[in-house]
Amino acid sequence: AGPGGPQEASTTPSKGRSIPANSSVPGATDRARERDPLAKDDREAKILAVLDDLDQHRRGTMNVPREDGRMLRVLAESIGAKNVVEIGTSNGLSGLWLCLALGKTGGHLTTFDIDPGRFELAKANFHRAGVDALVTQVLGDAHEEVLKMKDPIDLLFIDADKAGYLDYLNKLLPLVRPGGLIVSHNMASPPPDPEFVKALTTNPALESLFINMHDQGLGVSLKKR
Ligand SMILES: C[S@@+](CC[C@H](N)C(=O)[O-])C[C@H]1O[C@@H](n2cnc3c(N)ncnc32)[C@H](O)[C@@H]1O
Repeated sequence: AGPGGPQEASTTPSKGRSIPANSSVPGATDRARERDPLAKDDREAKILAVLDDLDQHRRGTMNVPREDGRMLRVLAESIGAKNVVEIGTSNGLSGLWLCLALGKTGGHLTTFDIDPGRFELAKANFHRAGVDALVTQVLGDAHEEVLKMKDPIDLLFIDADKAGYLDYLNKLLPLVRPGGLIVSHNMASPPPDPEFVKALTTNPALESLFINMHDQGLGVSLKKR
């Protein structure tokens, strides 16, 4: 994750009228991708209200851009994720996107952070979003703490110290279930560790692609069945 912030919407004339243009997807419009998620029920509305608030007060929390958060939710919900592991909680913003899915899948998030201040911020945010019961927070160095994980993982989201991604992958890939996903943040910016990219793209057990590369970049890797 990184500083984030709203994207500039450029305007290009088309058939005599102006429409917002998406710079990276020819023919697409920003209108669709920037439309706010719609709450299906009260539980979603409560989480989305906290996400809106956090989006307006991003300061030093290095959160994923909104589009990446939405993608995390879509991925987690579509694979019916029960066990989601996140490396890098910060103030809980990406965790809340995941909780939108976990509220539907009956799943659980275990999220790691080394920073006590951000750990407490996340705790407060999970509480006010009403998702405490869906989340286990672990305070400590994730390089050590993940070694205690034993259960199969449906979705692993890596968004902590960039030089540590390969170590997290090496330690947790054996736990990711066949058909599970590894989602890696900052695959475009800041530049990722080439060894980590190599590990994602040269392992025949993985199908990896990289999306939202116009922004900070999100790696999505399927552990093949
Ligand atoms: C980019 S932020 C995470 C942003 C969060 N995923 C979001 O989008 O809301 C990275 C976080 O990783 C944490 N971190 C850095 N090194 C760590 C480590 N060795 N173990 C656990 N957490 C670590 C930092 O304290 C920071 O809060």
